[in-house]
Amino acid sequence: MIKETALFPQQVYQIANDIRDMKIRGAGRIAKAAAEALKIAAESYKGEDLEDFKRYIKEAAKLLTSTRPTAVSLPNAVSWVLKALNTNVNTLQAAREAVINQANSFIQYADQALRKIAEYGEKMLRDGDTVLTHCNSLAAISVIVEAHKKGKKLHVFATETRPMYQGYITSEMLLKEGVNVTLIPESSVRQIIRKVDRVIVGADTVAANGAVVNKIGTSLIALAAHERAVDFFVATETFKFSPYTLIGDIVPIEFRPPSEIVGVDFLKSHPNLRILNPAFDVTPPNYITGIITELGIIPPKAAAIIIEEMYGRPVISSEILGRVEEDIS
Ligand SMILES: O=C(COP(=O)(O)O)[C@H](O)[C@H](O)COP(=O)(O)O
Repeated sequence: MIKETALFPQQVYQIANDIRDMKIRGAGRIAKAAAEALKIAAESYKGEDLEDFKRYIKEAAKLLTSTRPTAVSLPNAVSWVLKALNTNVNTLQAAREAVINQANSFIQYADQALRKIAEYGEKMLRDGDTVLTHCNSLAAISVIVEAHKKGKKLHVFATETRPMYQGYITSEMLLKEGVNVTLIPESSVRQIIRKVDRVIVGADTVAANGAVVNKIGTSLIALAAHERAVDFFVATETFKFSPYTLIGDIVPIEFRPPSEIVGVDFLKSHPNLRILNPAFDVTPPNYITGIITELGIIPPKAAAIIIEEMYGRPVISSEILGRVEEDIS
């Protein structure tokens, strides 16, 4: 549990806890929730001092970015909103309005980006294609659903995505739209890939070298696709591109609790058993056919150009990010 103080309204702590506990999950949804939380914080500020307000919003930013380390959409969304404090705001009221407007503009941008990704991405899917997807990515799903709406007959293999089974959510979402879905364990991918025409997944972070960080298991799927020359697409908003990797940061991989893998009783009865539960992995750029963004479909090697154009240098310091390398020993 994140320690609650009287500083922020309860809703802000609730959002932070929900991100940490994966009740709000998926890089795009996490980013929008963080922007929403900053907006709520700004609206509820009770003080009367501009500098104090700025400190308060930065504290809220710190709280939110501390919840999950891997998806760069979270600090990018927070940076987007914090830009409000870098503009010429001279009064508390102006600063409050600027934060609220920036948060709204991020949420609006995120919604529009998903629509654009669907539009560009559906062109990569052909009538009759069998598509494989992993985890639960709104960006990847938006592409599949758009192609389906355009009348293309698709069959989708959705991986279960252990240990948290996000593949069930994906299956439900696709079935609701009338798409044919088969749920498979991800361990069967090398067996199934011979039936697959296209792989499409989402991203938590795209690094400057075009490598993509996504749900654990993605890189094994990419390897299997590469082996059989199956096209492997990543659908992602550009706010999942990491400006930090442009200046040499490596993407921190989140390790989640052992209890997501085995029951507490099993853990108790085998105290010497060590369990590792990495939540994400890295797919190298040479396994990726194209990255479908709201700006168009780019080769992975063009990631650095997008980052430079969109962000320049990072806006918030690694101190606010609170980024700490995970101990995997
Ligand atoms: O890896 C995950 C979710 O991991 P988790 O469930 O651990 O958050 C998704 O593939 C990306 O976040 C992209 O999702 P979207 O396209 O919806 O942003």
